[in-house]
Formats: sequence, C-alpha cells, structure tokens
Amino acid sequence: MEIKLKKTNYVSGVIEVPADKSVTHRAVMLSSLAEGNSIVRNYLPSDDCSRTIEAFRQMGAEIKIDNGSLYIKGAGLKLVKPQNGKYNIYAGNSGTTTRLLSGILAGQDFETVIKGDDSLSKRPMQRVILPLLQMGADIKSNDGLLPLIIKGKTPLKAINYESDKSTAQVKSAVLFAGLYADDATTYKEPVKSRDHSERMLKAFGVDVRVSDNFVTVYPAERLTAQDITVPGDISSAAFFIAAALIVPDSNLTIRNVGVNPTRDGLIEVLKQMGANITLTNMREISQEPVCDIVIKYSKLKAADIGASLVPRMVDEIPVFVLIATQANGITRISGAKELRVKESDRIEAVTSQFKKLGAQVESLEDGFVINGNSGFSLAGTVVDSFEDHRIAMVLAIASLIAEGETVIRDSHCVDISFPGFYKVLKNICM
Ligand SMILES: O=C(O)C1=C[C@@H](OP(=O)(O)O)[C@@H](O)[C@H](O)C1
Ligand SMILES: C=C(OP(=O)(O)O)C(=O)O
Repeated sequence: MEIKLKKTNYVSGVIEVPADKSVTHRAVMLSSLAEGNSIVRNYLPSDDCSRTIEAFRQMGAEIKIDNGSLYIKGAGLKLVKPQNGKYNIYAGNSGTTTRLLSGILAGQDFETVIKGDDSLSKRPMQRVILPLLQMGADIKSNDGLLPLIIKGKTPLKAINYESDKSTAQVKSAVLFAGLYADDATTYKEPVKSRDHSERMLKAFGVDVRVSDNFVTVYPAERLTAQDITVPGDISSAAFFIAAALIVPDSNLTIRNVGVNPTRDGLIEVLKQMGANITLTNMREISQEPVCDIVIKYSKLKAADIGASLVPRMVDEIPVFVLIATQANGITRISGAKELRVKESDRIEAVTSQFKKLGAQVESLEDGFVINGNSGFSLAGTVVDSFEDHRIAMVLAIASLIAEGETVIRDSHCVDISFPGFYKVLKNICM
C-alpha cells in the first residue's frame, strides 16, 4: 500500500496518541505471569503488542479485550506446559516481544521456538542469548539470529551482568529471568535505558533495587495481579511534536503523554534548541509520569547529540533528524549505531530517503551530520518506508513541509506501533 500526502498550511488541535508500546508489552507479560486478575487499561492495540498478547494466550494466560482494556487472568510464574512437546511462537516484527519473552522462557520447564518476519529475522539476538546462557538456559539460534529455540531451566543461576550497550530489551530479559534465579541478579549498563520493567516489577510485588545504571532483582515466588493504566507513547507523540515545531504558525496540544525521565531526551534537546514546548498537568499514573504537551512553531538552532543522550531518545532519532533539517546550523548525532539494527537500518533509511526529498543529511557509521536551514522546504517525491513504521511516520511528517506531493511506499506498517496514525495526521493539518 502507498499513501500520497501534501504540504500543509499549519498544524493545529488537541490530540491524544495511542498507548505506550513498551509499557503495554510489559503489562501483558507481567499480568500473564501474575496470580489473579489484572486489568490493563488503555492498552496499545498495535501489531507488535498483539504478538505479545497471542504468545501469552498460547502459554495459558486468559486475555479478554473489552472496550479498550485487557482483562488478564494470569497463569502464574510457571506458564502452562505445551501439550505437544513445545510451543511455536510467532513474534512478527517485534524485537521487544522476542527479547523480553526470551528472559521469561529461560525460566520455564518447557521448550519454545520463536520465529519472526523477515525484518526481525535479521536482528541480532546474541545480546540476549549470552546472559541467558550464563544463567543456565539452553538456547539455540541460527548463528545469533531467529529462530530461537529456548529450553528453560529451574532454578536459573543468578548473575552479575555488565552490558556493553544500553538496551532495555536485554536488561528486561535478564531481570525477568532473575525472577526464576537462585539468588539476586544484578545488571549494569553504560547509560540507563528505559526503566518501565523496573517500575512495573515493583508494582507487581517484586524486590527490585535501582541505583543509577545498576539494577538488582530478587527471585520471586509470585507476582500479584495489578490494575494498570498505560499512558500515551512519547515515541508516537514525537511525530506530532515535530510537525508542530517545523510547520510555521502551528500550535498543538498532545494530551496524556508518558514522560518517563528515561524517555524524555527528545524534549530536553529540543528545548536546548529553542523549541517552544510546555509540559503541563504533570501527574503520575501507574508508576509513570504523565503530562500534556503544548508545542508551538519555533525557530530552532542546531544541536550536538552523543552517546549519553541516545538511549533516552533512541526511537525518536529519525524524526529528530527531520527537525534538524529545519534548525539553523549543523547538527551532529553520534553514538547511535543501534539504529542500524532496528526494523530497518534507520541510519541508511533516513539518509537515503531524506536526500531524495532534498535535505542535506550525511550518514556516519554511528549517526548523522545534518546541515539545517530554518524554513527550508523539501520537495515531494516517491519515498520508501522499508516497511519500518518509524520511517513511514517520519516521511509522512516530512511531507507536511515538502512542496508538491510525497508518495510513501509500504505506508501501512504504521500499524506496528500507531494504528490510526494517518487519521490523526489528517485531523491536525489545516
Ligand atoms: O524495551 C523496549 O520496550 C524497547 C527498547 C528499545 O530497544 P533496545 O532495547 O534494543 O534499545 C526501543 O528501541 C524499542 O522500541 C522498545
Ligand atoms: C525498535 C522498535 O521496536 P522493537 O525493537 O520492539 O521491534 C521500535 O518500535 O522502534
């Protein structure tokens, strides 16, 4: 499927974005492992989250969907054993499903095979295999790629793991495996990655201790069912924050956005660049800080982004590059090599497609150099999403400042994280 989009005069309105993908995955997983009935309100009904829901249904959790909420009767920490020797789980396009689930499967008394789509089948899994092998699980892979064959063990061996990358997926896998370990498991990472797992494990009654970029989790006997409300996803809001900032005369409010301090790097750097962004109505919902965000068109100046900020805005970097094309001066982004192993090689995808639109963007091995110019308009043409949801969405936002028509190929993939994206976009374009 392709979509054709045109330049807009300005962006305006009051909107909400769908629920946080990271929080939804974790809420489904921990509710499925809990004893009793949990509710996950305002969950994200996207393709990736559906893969997690289906996986846990297969393994014995009862999950009902009613009026935007999930009603989950947990199967307990030990999931239901398969009737035919092993489970076959399809993780689709979802890295989070695959890697977090691996940690849980490491502690089960059965075998599971995880497969995924073409994109997921190219993404590195060694990062999660390595610590789980150390903990005693039996894991086979296709040379570090899917399919993964995971034979769990109980108890697992507690480890002290020091990761060379900041990745919440690996951290969460180790923490979840730690629930099944014989002692306290500690995980250390270079820069603190998103901490939704730590917050939610505590809510489910697990002893988790956090100090800077160290986390220790203690083995659990049971998890206690919870009533969770999922905030809006800042990674989805980022596309509309960008739209309001770069289209002249825009004024947009996005309600109910999660602004966890491990996820708010984009807002921090945009403020440094001179963005007129106000966070109002700050509150806490289910252990996560949430607010409304008001964004007005702003003349921006260039910025430098390095490895210490990247984990706090990793999924927002493609849309940040677009914003940087509209900021006066040269913006440099480094320490973002992880973007090469997402749903597409996002460094390559962003550079090649933005160049087609006339932007001055060069790729680095681990980032970008962007020569920005305030008010610089792009030129619409045919561009590719490479079936990567974040690339499709950033190209759609770019079309708002591109002369003529922008045609985005494989535009449907937005459903992976943001069902209804094009409808929200249409509603705010004046
Ligand atoms: O834990 C999570 O929910 C996620 C962690 C990040 O990946 P990494 O852990 O690979 O950095 C992020 O890119 C992904 O969209 C979701
Ligand atoms: C990288 C992403 O997700 P995942 O790793 O779960 O596929 C993303 O949503 O941008």
